[in-house]
This record gives sequence, structure tokens and C-alpha cells, in this order.
Amino acid sequence: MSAPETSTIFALSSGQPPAAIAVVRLSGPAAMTAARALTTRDLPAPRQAAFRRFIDPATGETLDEGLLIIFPGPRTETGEDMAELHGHGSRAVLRGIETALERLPGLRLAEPGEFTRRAFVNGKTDLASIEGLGDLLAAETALQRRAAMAMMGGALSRKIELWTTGLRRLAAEVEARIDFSDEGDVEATSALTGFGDACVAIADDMDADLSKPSADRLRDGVRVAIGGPPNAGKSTLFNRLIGREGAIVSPIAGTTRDVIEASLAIRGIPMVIADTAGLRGATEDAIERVGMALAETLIAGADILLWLGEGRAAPETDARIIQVAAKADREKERRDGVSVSALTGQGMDELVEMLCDTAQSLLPMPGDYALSRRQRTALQRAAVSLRDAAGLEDDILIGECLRQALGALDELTGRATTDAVLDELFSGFCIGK
Ligand SMILES: Nc1nc2c(c(=O)[nH]1)N(C=O)[C@@H](CNc1ccc(C(=O)N[C@@H](CCC(=O)O)C(=O)O)cc1)CN2
Ligand SMILES: Nc1nc2c(ncn2[C@@H]2O[C@H](COP(=O)(O)OP(=O)(O)OP(=O)(O)O)[C@@H](O)[C@H]2O)c(=O)[nH]1
Ligand SMILES: [Mg+2]
Repeated sequence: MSAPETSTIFALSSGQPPAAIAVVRLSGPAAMTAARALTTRDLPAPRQAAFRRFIDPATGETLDEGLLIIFPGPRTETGEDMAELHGHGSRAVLRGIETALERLPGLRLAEPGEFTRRAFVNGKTDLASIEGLGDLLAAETALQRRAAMAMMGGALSRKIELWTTGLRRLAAEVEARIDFSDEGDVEATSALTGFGDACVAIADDMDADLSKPSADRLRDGVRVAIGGPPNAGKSTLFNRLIGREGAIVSPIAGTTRDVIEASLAIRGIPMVIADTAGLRGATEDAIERVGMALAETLIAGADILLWLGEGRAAPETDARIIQVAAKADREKERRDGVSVSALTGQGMDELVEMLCDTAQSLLPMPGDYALSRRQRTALQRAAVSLRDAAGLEDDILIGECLRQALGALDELTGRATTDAVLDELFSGFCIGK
């Protein structure tokens, strides 16, 4: 553990001024004396809001009036002494309070994420939970919020602890064997019944987590492409889905050339819906040809394809395909897929329902966390090392694999993380968090 912090940090933790109320937080050894210096009367009882005037200790001038709360460490968010001034959120008030604080010895403005970083350094939280907090701060939809809350609440951290405990036990077994192997007649670890199985069981558990939907889809939205031949009604459907005239509609075949994207949440599910150029065998128009190539690329990389195929087969794609029989108000004969008229709205509820059900299956279950790219790569390395360990004969090599797996897990919790990784992570946070 590193040396205790000597500096006391402060920052506006609420939204940017002007605002109704502003919360200035302080954390560090001088938090209490600073709170005392800036307010009238005595410090209130811990964790109880009390009304005070906020004064500039240099001049005695009243800057504002508001609520003061003190939080004596170590049972605080950062583990240090903390205080909060809840004042009025004007620029002038904030400038007055910040200037007064800055002049006090040992106080300085916090860096982005520095409160959270102190919580981490003081063992109040681990990296997985902090990544959950970062996701929560960025959450725009209910689904994102639920996944972030699960991660922040320690659902992944607890799982990592379980794997770590299991791995340490296996590693200790191997170490003991290596130590005693000079004394002869010690069975190799690989020959022990259950050792390989125990490694594989943990790796399987990790892979089960890795096979779940990733945070990318949750953060960026499920990619939905609308495709089909020219004039099929793709742009009309696109406009109906996004609720505005985002794409040009016309009776001329080949109207849409560019990919037109809209990000939105439908029934709380984040999606990026893309309208594409109509696909047809041949065209004389060079620009339309480029548009068709763009459409094909986009369809190939989509998660879901709404295919307005009119009997034609969809192009190569890994996307889940939903067949749409468009212009249902006009075309009366039975066709494959959901009958929809984007013009009249007929069948739209059914289509949206199918779209949402399919999108849902690509996203984490409500209440389950989603792994970030950083977390996935670390966990993948742990699982691979474990499977390696299960297949080896030599105890020294087995021990090395287990150490590597443990190292990968330590990166997830932050037990073994470089300053560069921490800098990167916390720099994405706001000042005051
Ligand atoms: N006014 C205000 N609201 C806020 C925060 C804040 O700092 N100030 N938060 C800022 O993030 C969030 C709440 N997070 C918090 C996290 C830990 C502790 C805390 O005191 N933890 C202690 C004791 C916990 C307990 O009593 O069970 C600890 O962990 O030891 C407080 C707030 C959201 N709302
Ligand atoms: N009756 C009826 N007409 C529709 C419907 N949807 C689209 N249309 C008409 O069909 C024509 C083509 O519609 P678009 O939405 O531009 O078709 P598109 O598939 O985007 O065509 P391209 O961009 O050229 O590939 C327009 O005249 C629309 O008004 C529908 O549900 N019912
Ligand atoms: Mg179009």
C-alpha cells in the first residue's frame, strides 16, 4: 500500500454552473479544518447536514449560505476525511468558494477521477467496480444503467474473487509438489486425479462469462440494417422506425445511396438503425454502385437485418434476419415475413416487437453485467492459461501457467495494474468524481 495522501483535494461534484445547487466535495487530511475555516459556528455532527454561512476566511466576507456535511474517515467513499458544501450553483459563488479553498494550506483542485482513485488506492473499491461506476455515469438507457449497477455493486468482483481463491488453492498444491519433488516418490501434479478437471472447470466458468453479450453492444447499441432491392420501401420504414423524416423517400428506384444512420432507444433498447441503398444486379450509375457496395458492407457487419427482399434472398451476413413483407396496404398476396405498411403503420407493432425481442437476445439480461474489452481480454488470457495448465505434465510449467492466470485476474481487480492503466481509466472520469 502506498503512503497516505498529504494533499487535500476539492472539486465541484455537481453539474456545471449555473445550477440551482452546487456540491463542492473535499477529501484528505485537511478536509475538516478547511470546512471549519469556510463556515460559521461549529462543525455539525458527522453525516448530518447543517445550515451554515460560507465565508471567505481571508476577508470574513459571506460568500453564500448552504448546507455543510462532514464525513470523518475512514468510513467514507475515499477512505479519507471528507466534507461537502452544498451551496448555490452560480459561477460567482463557486469561484469565491474555490478561491478561498485554494488559498488554504495543503488544498488543491482535484484531477479528473481523483476522488475515485483515492477510494481505489485506499482499498475501498476495486477496478471492476470502478469500471461499473464509469459505465453508470455514462448510462443513457435503463438497460445500460442496470448492467452498470451490477458491475458497480461488485457482481464481477465477487466472481473474480471466487476464481482467484480456486486458483490459489491449485497453485499452492503445485508449489508444494515442486518443493517436495527432491525427496523422490512424489506423484506429478498432472497425474493427480481431479487436478486437470479443476482447472478446466474454472476455465469453463470463465468462458461462460465470455460467451455472454459484451459491453460493446450495450454501449454502442445493437446494429440494425434495413436492406432490400430498390424501391422496396426501406427509407419509408426507416423514417417510421426513427419517428422522423431522416431519409429521402421517392418513387424513383435508387434514391438512397449513402448509409443513413440513427441512434435511438426503442423500448429502452439502444440501437443504431441504418438505411441502405437498394441492391440490384446491375446499374449504369457509378454512384449507385458505390452505394450498393457500402450497403453490402454494412449488412455484412450488422447484428440484425430487416430484409425487405420481395422474394429475393438476403446477401451474406452473420446478422439475424427478419423478413419484412413491405407495402402491406397495397400488396395483397401472401408473402414471407411480417406484413408491414410503413405508410399506414399497419403491422409496425408486430415488427417492432420482433426487432426488440431479437435485439434483447444480443444484450445482457437485465441485472447482469457486461464485460468491457479490457475485461474480456484479461479473462480470455486467464482461461487460456488454465487450459494450458490442465494439459501439461511438468509441475514447474503448470505452476507458471497458474501464476499467469492469477496475474490476469489481478489485472481485472486492479491488484496488479500499472499507473498507465489507472491514468487512462481515471482520465475518462469527470473532475469531482
Ligand atoms: N452528496 C453526495 N451524494 C452522493 C455522493 C457523494 O459523495 N455526496 N456519492 C459519491 O460517490 C454517491 C454515493 N456514494 C457513496 C459511497 C460511499 C459512501 C460512504 O460513506 N461509504 C462508507 C460507509 C458506508 C456505510 O455506511 O455503509 C464506507 O465505504 O466505508 C458514501 C457515498 C452518490 N451520491
Ligand atoms: N403504398 C405504400 N407505398 C409505400 C410504402 N412504403 C414505401 N412506399 C412508397 O414506395 C416508394 C419507394 O419508397 P422508399 O422508402 O423510398 O424505398 P427505398 O427502398 O428506400 O428505395 P431506394 O432508396 O431507392 O432503394 C415511395 O414512393 C414510397 O412512398 C408502403 O408501406 N405502402
Ligand atoms: Mg431509400
